[in-house]
Amino acid sequence: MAPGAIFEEPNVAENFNDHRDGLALEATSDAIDNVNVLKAAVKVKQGTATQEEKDIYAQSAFDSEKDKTQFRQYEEACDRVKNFYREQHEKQTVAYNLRARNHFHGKTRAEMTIWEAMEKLNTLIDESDPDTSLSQIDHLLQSAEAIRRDGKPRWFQLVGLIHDLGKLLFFYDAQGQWDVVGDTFPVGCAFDKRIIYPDTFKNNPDYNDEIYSTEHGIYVPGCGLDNVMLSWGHDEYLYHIMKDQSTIPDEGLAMIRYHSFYPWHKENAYRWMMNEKDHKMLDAVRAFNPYDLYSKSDDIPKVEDLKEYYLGIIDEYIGKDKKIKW
Ligand SMILES: O[C@H]1[C@H](O)[C@@H](O)[C@H](O)[C@@H](O)[C@H]1O
Ligand SMILES: [Fe+2]
Ligand SMILES: [Fe+2]
Repeated sequence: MAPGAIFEEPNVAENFNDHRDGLALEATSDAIDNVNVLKAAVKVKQGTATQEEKDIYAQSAFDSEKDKTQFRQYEEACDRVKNFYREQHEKQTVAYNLRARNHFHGKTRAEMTIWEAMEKLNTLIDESDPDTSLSQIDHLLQSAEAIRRDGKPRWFQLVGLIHDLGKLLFFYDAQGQWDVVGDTFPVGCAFDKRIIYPDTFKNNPDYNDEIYSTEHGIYVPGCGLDNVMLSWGHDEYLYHIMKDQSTIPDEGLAMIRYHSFYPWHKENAYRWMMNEKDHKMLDAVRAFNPYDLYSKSDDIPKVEDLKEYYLGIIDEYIGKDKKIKW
């Protein structure tokens, strides 16, 4: 989908075109009036679109509500988290990433609806996360509910609901949790100091590689994040699936693909990679982040009370009964 397409109103535009064609044939004053009404309608719709844009980027309720210093305290984190990142930082190499992508494109792992996937994922407890030991369905609903409370668009709520579903990988091709969860970072160029636990890359075979250890490595400045290999895991996996099997707008797809890329969206690292599109997408990813992170201390949602509502949203952009090819 073209960037910005979410804000277009195809039905209004189509009606307008029908009328314009009619007008060319008849050119009655009635037709002219109708066209003017339609033109006004198009304007109002565009006004609504701008409002939607404001809604996406307006501050979240969390901005004043939460003590943010309580989250992502990696220095104080338990050994489970530290060991997780040591392993991940040693094993995410260019060679592994090429293999993982090949694998991914080579087959379908399962066929399930979105809701079935949420239920399946529920047994996974994320070893990389210092902030929650809740099940994944609780985390997904907490994120979606926070987005909904703030009155954000329905596709944004959907992104909250599904953003971590890529962790399903754990039950299929994964070698452990290290290639599924945790923050992400580019491979193929030097590991930035702003990645958490930056010293744990020393035993990664790419760390001393002649090319991969240089600042830009295999990339050129301005190449755009779409052309960068981010460490393989749940973001990248779900992005590819939703890009092909949903109508989620580009901003939503970027939220899915980059939500774990904290070195970029939080620490401002790797800015040299960005192209014009990435600047727009960065705003969207940043708008999403508080809902992912700070909803972790909210009340635990009641799954059964919320199911109907979210099935309605899933249906709009994906299909509630559609068996997704995972
Ligand atoms: O531990 C968390 C968790 O795995 C999240 O799903 C991921 O998006 C975050 O980046 C990571 O810090
Ligand atoms: Fe995540
Ligand atoms: Fe999350």
